[in-house]
Amino acid sequence: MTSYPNIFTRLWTAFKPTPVRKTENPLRFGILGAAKITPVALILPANQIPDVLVVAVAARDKARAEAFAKKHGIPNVFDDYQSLIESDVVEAIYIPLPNGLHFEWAKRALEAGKHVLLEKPSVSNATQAAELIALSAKHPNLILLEAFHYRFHPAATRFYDLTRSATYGPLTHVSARLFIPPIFPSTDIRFDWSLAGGTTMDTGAYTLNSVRWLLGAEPVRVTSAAVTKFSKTHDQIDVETTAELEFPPAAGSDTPRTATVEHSLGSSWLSPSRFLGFLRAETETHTLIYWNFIAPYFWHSIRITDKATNVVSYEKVYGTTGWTTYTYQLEAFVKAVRTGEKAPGWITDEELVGNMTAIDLVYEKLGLLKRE
Ligand SMILES: NC(=O)C1=CN([C@@H]2O[C@H](COP(=O)(O)OP(=O)(O)OC[C@H]3O[C@@H](n4cnc5c(N)ncnc54)[C@H](OP(=O)(O)O)[C@@H]3O)[C@@H](O)[C@H]2O)C=CC1
Ligand SMILES: O=C1OC[C@@H](O)[C@H](O)[C@H]1O
Repeated sequence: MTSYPNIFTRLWTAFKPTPVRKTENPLRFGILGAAKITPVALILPANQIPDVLVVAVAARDKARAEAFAKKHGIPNVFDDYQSLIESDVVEAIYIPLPNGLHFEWAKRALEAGKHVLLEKPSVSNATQAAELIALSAKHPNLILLEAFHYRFHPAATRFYDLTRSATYGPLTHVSARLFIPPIFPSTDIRFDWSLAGGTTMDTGAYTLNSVRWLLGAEPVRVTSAAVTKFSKTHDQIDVETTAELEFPPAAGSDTPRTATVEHSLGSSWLSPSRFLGFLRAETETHTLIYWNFIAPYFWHSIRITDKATNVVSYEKVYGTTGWTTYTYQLEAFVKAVRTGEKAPGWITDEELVGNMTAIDLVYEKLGLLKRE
C-alpha cells in the first residue's frame, strides 16, 4: 500500500518545521530581494539546519525588505542589494532574482568574497555561464551552487543509483516532464523577455538538467523541438515546449542515446494528470520512472517495470521527517562551505555551463533567440 495517510504529516512538518538549536558560529546568509520562493527555498530550511542563519535581506524598496525581515525574523535590512553584498554581516548570498539578473549579481557577490546559492537557471546563456565559472575559478575558496534542489533528495539519489544498476543495463532513452498549470500572471518574471523568461529557462531548466544528469553526458544535438504554446504578448517567450535530443552512445555501444523533454508554464487545467512531473529511464530490459521528482517530500514513487514479464516493483525514500529538497540542498551547501566536500547531486562547474548550453541549443532549434 502507498503511504498516502502520511502525506498530511509530511506537509505539516515541511511547512511548520521545528526550529533546531544553532551552532555557535552558523553560516550567515543574506538574501537579495523579497522573492516568493525564498520562504520555501531558504527560510524554512534554515530553521532545520543548525549551521545556518539568515541574517540580512535587501529589496529594491526598503519598506518591502523591512516587511519581509519582520515576517521572517531577519535582523538586518540593507538599503540595496550592493550594500548587503559588501557587508561583513553576511558570508553567503542567496540570489532568487529574475533569471536575467542572476549573472550580474552572482558576479558581484563572488567579487565581494561571498559564497553564492544561485537560483536556477544560473544565468541567461552559455556565454555568461562560462564567464561566471571563470570568475568562480579565481575564488577557489568560495562556493557557487546553482540551486537544482531536486538533486539532493534521497529519493533522487536512489533513482539515480538505480539507473546505474547492472541489473537493468545501460540507459538507452531518458525523458523528463515538468508541466505547471497556468498559475502565473502574464506579468510574471517568467514571461518577461527583458528578464530572460520563457519556459525552457524555467521548467525546461529542470527537464534539461535531469536528462543530462541521468545520461551523464552532454547532448550532441537537438534533433527536433517545438513550441506548443507561446506567450500572447511576446513572440520569443515559449510557454510550452518539447524537444528531442541526441547523446553520445554509452561505452561499448555504437547507438546514440536519446532524450525527450517536455516542459510547460501553462499546461491546461483540463489535463491535470500532466501536472505530475516525472523522470523516466529506459534500458533494453526495464523502464524506471520517478514520479514527482520536483517535490518528492510530499509524495513520490519510483516504479520499475520488467519489460519482458511486466513485473512491477516500487520504491519510496522519504528521508528525514520534514526535510524538503531545499533542506537537503542547504545542508549540502553548508557542508561544501565548511569542508569543501560536495554531496551526491552537486552541480559541478562544467554542468552549470552544460545546463545553459543545452538551453541555448533548444532555443536555437526552436528558431528563437538565446536569452540575454
Ligand atoms: N528552486 C525553486 O524551486 C524555484 C526557483 N525559482 C527561481 O527563483 C527566481 C525568482 O522566482 P520567484 O520567487 O518566483 O520570483 P519573484 O517575482 O517572486 O521574485 C523576484 C524578486 O526579484 C527582485 N527583482 C529585482 N529586479 C526585478 C525586476 N526588474 N523585476 C522583477 N523583480 C525584480 C524582486 O525583489 P525586490 O523584493 O527587491 O523587489 C523580487 O522579489 C527565478 O530565477 C526562478 O527561476 C522560482 C520558484 C521556484
Ligand atoms: O520549481 C519550480 O516550479 C515552478 C517554476 O515556475 C519555478 O520557477 C520552478 O523553479
